[in-house]
Amino acid sequence: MTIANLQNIRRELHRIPELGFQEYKTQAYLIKQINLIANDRTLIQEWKTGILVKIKGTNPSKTIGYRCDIDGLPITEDTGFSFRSSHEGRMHACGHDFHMTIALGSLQRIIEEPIQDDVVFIFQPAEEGPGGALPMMQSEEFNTWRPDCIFALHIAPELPVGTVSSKSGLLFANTSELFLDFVGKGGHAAYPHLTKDMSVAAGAFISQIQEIISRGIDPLDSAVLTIGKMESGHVQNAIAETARLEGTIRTLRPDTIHVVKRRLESIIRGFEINYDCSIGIDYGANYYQVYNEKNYVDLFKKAMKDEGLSYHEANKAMTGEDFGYMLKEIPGFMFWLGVESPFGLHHNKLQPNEDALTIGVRAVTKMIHELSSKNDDME
Ligand SMILES: CC(=O)N[C@@H](CCC[C@H](N)C(=O)O)C(=O)O
Repeated sequence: MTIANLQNIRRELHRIPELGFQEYKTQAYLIKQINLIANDRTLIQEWKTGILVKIKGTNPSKTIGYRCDIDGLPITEDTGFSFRSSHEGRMHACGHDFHMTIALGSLQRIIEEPIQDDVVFIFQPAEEGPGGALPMMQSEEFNTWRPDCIFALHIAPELPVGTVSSKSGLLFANTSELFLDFVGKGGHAAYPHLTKDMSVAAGAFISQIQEIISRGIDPLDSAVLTIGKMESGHVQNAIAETARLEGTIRTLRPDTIHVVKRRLESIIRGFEINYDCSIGIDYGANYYQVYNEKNYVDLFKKAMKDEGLSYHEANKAMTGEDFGYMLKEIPGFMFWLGVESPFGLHHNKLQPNEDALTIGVRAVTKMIHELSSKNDDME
């Protein structure tokens, strides 16, 4: 795949972002591209809106897995790109268009120059939610070609093009989505005493729950509680009967997420009494931490140096990734790829530099070669 092709593919994918498990156009597009480069050593399986592609090795003793995510976000794009999203209210604001393009480019390289071991490329749906990794891993399709080791990348807007970054141990946090539905009693804005105002309750609730982090969590541990969306009421002169808060919980330790949830639930009980309302809670999708195996990160560091790329030691981050579920069972690692954007992940102006596409293909292909030439047992 030439550089121009990579750029075209990225732009075509950028135009059609779809939410988790609705990636129908994306899947069809990927299958079309995969069929263009497939040969008689290439096998393809579909799983829901995802795809698994296996390239048979010349003398395999193991299967190397490479995973990318394929879904977009419910964000309205504001980049002004000529190739901006054609799907209203949807955007590839987390770089999954880059992730897919780099996977396709690397897939082509491995098809053209087969290696000793089998390689499985995993195009996984629903990373942003509700989580595709866990159900995909439980599928027959995945287990037929279950990899012995696995890795993945994520774009990093704050890093320059030409750099990659990772660390051994914890890279990404444990996460849980959070959806809260407040139900009180509406009425005329001039008669608040006859109502149960859910705008007031939800506003107070947002302030109160911040104390869970500052007073409920060991300062040497770390947790985040973010409410990213708040909705209540219908009109300026009526009391809001309902309110909905949507957010996310992030913790460094797997157990701490349960501490946050228990404290949230006790605050909810108090609010139900104080505000004479009911509050429904739904934790949505929960992701396990991304924990990198040291041996794989060490090998990656060396491989990237040999490839002439600049390696930065990463800090752990409170981002989440359902790839953590794959790493929980299969040894491997995840790394950041520098794409130098003035706007960050999940921003409606995210502008990753397309020069990073070829860097990504080089990094992934080099690592696959490196894994194939290593001992079968890296533990
Ligand atoms: C890399 C990244 O940005 N991942 C997402 C994962 C979303 C998890 C889930 N929807 C949640 O919000 O808890 C992230 O927001 O970190």
